[in-house]
Amino acid sequence: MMTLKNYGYIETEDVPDGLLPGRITELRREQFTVMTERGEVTAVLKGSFYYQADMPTDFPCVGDFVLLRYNNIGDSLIVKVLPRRSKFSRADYAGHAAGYAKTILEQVVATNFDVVFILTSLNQDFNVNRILRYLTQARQSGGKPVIILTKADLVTEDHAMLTEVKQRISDVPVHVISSHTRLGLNELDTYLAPGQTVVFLGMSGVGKSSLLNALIENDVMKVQAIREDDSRGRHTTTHRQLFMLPSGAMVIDTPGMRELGLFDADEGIHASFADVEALFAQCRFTDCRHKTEPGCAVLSALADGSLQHERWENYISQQSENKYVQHKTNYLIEKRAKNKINRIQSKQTNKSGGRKK
Ligand SMILES: Nc1nc2c(ncn2[C@@H]2O[C@H](COP(=O)(O)OP(=O)(O)OP(=O)(O)O)[C@@H](O)[C@H]2O)c(=O)[nH]1
Ligand SMILES: [Zn+2]
Repeated sequence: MMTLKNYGYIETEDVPDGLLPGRITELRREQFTVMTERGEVTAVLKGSFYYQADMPTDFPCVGDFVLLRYNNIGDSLIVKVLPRRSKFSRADYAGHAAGYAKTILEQVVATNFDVVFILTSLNQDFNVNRILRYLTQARQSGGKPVIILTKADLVTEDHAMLTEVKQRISDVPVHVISSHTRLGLNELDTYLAPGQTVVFLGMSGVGKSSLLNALIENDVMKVQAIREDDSRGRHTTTHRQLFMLPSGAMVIDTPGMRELGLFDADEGIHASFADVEALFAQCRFTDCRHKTEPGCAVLSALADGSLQHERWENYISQQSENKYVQHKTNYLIEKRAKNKINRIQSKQTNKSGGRKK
């Protein structure tokens, strides 16, 4: 019999009578597919989600463990989302360009994964700063990051790039693979134990679908031929999904994962740039802006080369993007809180016969 433990379920609280735990494997519009011990069921959200949820983060997404009211003739009802052990969110600019959006919502796109594969292709656009940026997000998410350098069959010499990655990122495992020749795929087995969940981070065209295919060993997703002009693959996923691999591990591949922007990455930035932030304590002034101030530890580290300019700029740009997003989010949270107070007040007013006390 199928047990939900195979899907990574860890029972952390008693399941009330009449409810069934499950894991969301797919989300299309408002329809969920949920794996349960009674098999795969379709489900919708209990109505109260729509009026009680204050933030879109309260809504379940692919990877979530939920409690269902089971229905064997129609849609089951999702009544509760269980606590998440990891998550990826993207900043949802509500259809606007980042600079013009008035509000930014945090949208959760994948949850409860154990490992984050950060993919970069060896043949083009190789960029360690981008890997660092993804690393910040991965550390923030609660998953364990692993760096995967793809398309090894297309390069004759991968040593220089591998060395650069290992030099600049010493505390994260790095693997060189080819999904086409299957080079290095066996090395990934250690991350693919039964019940483990993996997510893929990486730019369009780096070979996420190809790796997933190679791991699934059959064509679950159609990998489209590479476009000649810009050597990028076309987006091949159309809806969110959690895949079970033959090994018993799972991969979450959602469209949201592909357009991930930094979201509230404070902790991840601290973890990635602890050495940089340690300098701040050594500046003469506590409010040092590290620009022109005398006695600035950052400026002197830049001058004597102990802090690389590139790393400092990387820190600044990750910080400013994160600050921008946070600012907009705080604005939104305050606004929602006010609306809620207004709602409560108007309810009270209605109860007391329409007149304010
Ligand atoms: N030579 C070679 N080509 C690869 C390898 N992996 C992927 N490709 C090619 O790279 C292109 C893009 O691969 P995809 O797997 O679609 O990339 P993706 O990251 O899923 O792309 P998006 O769906 O746009 O996010 C395709 O033409 C693949 O055939 C590899 O190991 N070797
Ligand atoms: Zn300073």
